[in-house]
Amino acid sequence: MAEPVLQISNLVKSFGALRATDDVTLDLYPGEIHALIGPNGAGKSTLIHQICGTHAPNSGTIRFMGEDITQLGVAARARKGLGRTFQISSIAPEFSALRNVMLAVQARQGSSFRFFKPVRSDKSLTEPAMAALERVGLASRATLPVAELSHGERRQLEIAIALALGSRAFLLDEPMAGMGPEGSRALTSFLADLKQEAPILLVEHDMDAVFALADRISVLVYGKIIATGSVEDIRRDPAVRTAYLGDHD
Ligand SMILES: Nc1ncnc2c1ncn2[C@@H]1O[C@H](COP(=O)(O)OP(=O)(O)OP(=O)(O)O)[C@@H](O)[C@H]1O
Repeated sequence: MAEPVLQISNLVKSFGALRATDDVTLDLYPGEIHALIGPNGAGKSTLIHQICGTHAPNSGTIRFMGEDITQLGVAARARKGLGRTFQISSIAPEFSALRNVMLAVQARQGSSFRFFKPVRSDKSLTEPAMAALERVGLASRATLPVAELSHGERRQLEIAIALALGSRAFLLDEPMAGMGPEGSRALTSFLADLKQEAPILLVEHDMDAVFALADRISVLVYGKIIATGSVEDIRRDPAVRTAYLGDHD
């Protein structure tokens, strides 16, 4: 079996007396979508924060492509290709979609030696940026200011940015939130395709999307993983049905 791209072992994060992450062990293999589900307050966001480096765990390790990254900061992890998307704040709404992706390409290349070149005319930036926009189906919208893009298109743009940054794994935090049925359907089919590019750890409340997309599901309740398995395993698991799934089936 291939090595996991992301390997989380015995992670603990406490806020005062509350163990928001309680000895979590979880991995992500090449080519898969691993969905993380659980009730409100279960600790999903806290876990994602620790993986991308915005929260430091109290104990446990996070390995990415074989390397222990537990002590690395957010930027160092991003440079290694651990891509958190759907942080709308990382997009500059006054810039065009293309310009936003070009900035990501530039960040990946390291910008210091480009100071004298106008960004817009630099083919080494425009070509990979357009390729990423094409990959997510946004090429025809490239020159529009981001403020004019729809909600769904902004999410596509974020994935284009993550691709341009060279992400080797995606952390997607509720990508379906606020999307209409058509947008969710389009994003579902896109993510099914994207996982071949880089595996996806998906936090999502939309159970239709999770059941349609996930290769494996882990269920988090009160900071603990109570089950990990295929869609069918999870649907059938009595503890999961009691703790969480009861009304989703
Ligand atoms: N910075 C913090 N300080 C103190 N407690 C926190 C902090 N962040 C989260 N918590 C607590 O940790 C627990 C887990 O919260 P978290 O946001 O990770 O859950 P979640 O599964 O992402 O919830 P949701 O599905 O509602 O987004 C909750 O009880 C929450 O109140």
